[in-house]
Amino acid sequence: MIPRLGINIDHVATLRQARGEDYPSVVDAAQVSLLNGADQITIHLREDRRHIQDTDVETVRLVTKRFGKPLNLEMGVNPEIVEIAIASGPEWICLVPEKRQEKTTEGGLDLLDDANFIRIEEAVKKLKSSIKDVKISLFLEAKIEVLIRATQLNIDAVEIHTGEYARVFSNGDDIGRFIEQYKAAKEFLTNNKIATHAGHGLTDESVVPLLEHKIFEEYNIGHWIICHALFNGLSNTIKSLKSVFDSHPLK
Ligand SMILES: CC(=O)[C@@H](O)[C@H](O)COP(=O)(O)O
Ligand SMILES: NCC(=O)COP(=O)(O)O
Repeated sequence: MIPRLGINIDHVATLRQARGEDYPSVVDAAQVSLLNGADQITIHLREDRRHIQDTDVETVRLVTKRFGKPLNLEMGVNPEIVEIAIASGPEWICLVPEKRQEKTTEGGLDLLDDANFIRIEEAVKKLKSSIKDVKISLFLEAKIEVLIRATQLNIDAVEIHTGEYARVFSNGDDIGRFIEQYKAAKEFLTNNKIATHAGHGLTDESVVPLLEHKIFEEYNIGHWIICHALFNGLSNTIKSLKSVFDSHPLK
C-alpha cells in the first residue's frame, strides 16, 4: 500500500486573491493535480476567506466528484463554515485551529481546554449526523495527552501538524525526537483504531524520512508544491513527488 498524497491548492487561491483577479484557477489546479496522481484535493476555507472562497468549495467539489476522488475540507469550528461544509458534503473534513493574525496554521487544536473540546465535540456530532459517511480528522500535535482526548471524540483520523518538524529538518538539525514522537503517536492511534495523517510545511525532501519510517497513511502537502510548480510546472512537480511516494510503500 502506497501512502496517499493530498494536494493542498489553497496557495493557488492566495495568488489569485493577491490581485483580485479570476486567475490562477483553483479548478485547473485541482484537475491537473488529480490527472497527475493526487489521491485527494485539500482546501482550507478560512473564516477570513484569505484564499479559498465559498464558491471555490463548490467548484472544486465538482472536480473531485468528477474524478471520483475525495475532497478534504479543512475548517475551523465555526457555525457558518459548518453549514457550508454540510452543503458541500466532502468525503473528509479536517478540523483545524485558526488565529486571525497568523501567517499560517501555527499548531494543532487545543483539546486540553474544556470549552474548546466541547465546541469541537459538538461540531463533530453535527457534521457526522448531517453528512452521510463523512470522515473527520483533527489537526493535532503529536502529544500523547492531546491524543488521549482525541480518542474521546467520534473521529476517523488525526493529522499530525508537521510544521515544526519541517522547520527543524530544513535547518539541518536533528529530527530524531520528532520521529520518535510520531511513531509513538501512530502506535497509540492505531491501537485506538484511528488513522494517522500528516501535513504542514512538508517538502519533497522533508517528507522522505517520514516515508522511510512508514509512519503516516496520508500526507497533505501544498505550499512547497505550488512554489516548486512556479519553475517546474504543476504536473511535473506532482509526478515526481508521487514517484517518491511510490518508492516508499507502507508494507
Ligand atoms: C491546516 C493547514 O496546515 C493548511 O491549511 C495549510 O496551512 C494551508 O493553509 P494556510 O496557508 O492558510 O495556513
Ligand atoms: N494540512 C496541511 C496541508 O494541507 C498542507 O500544508 P502546507 O504544505 O501548505 O503547509
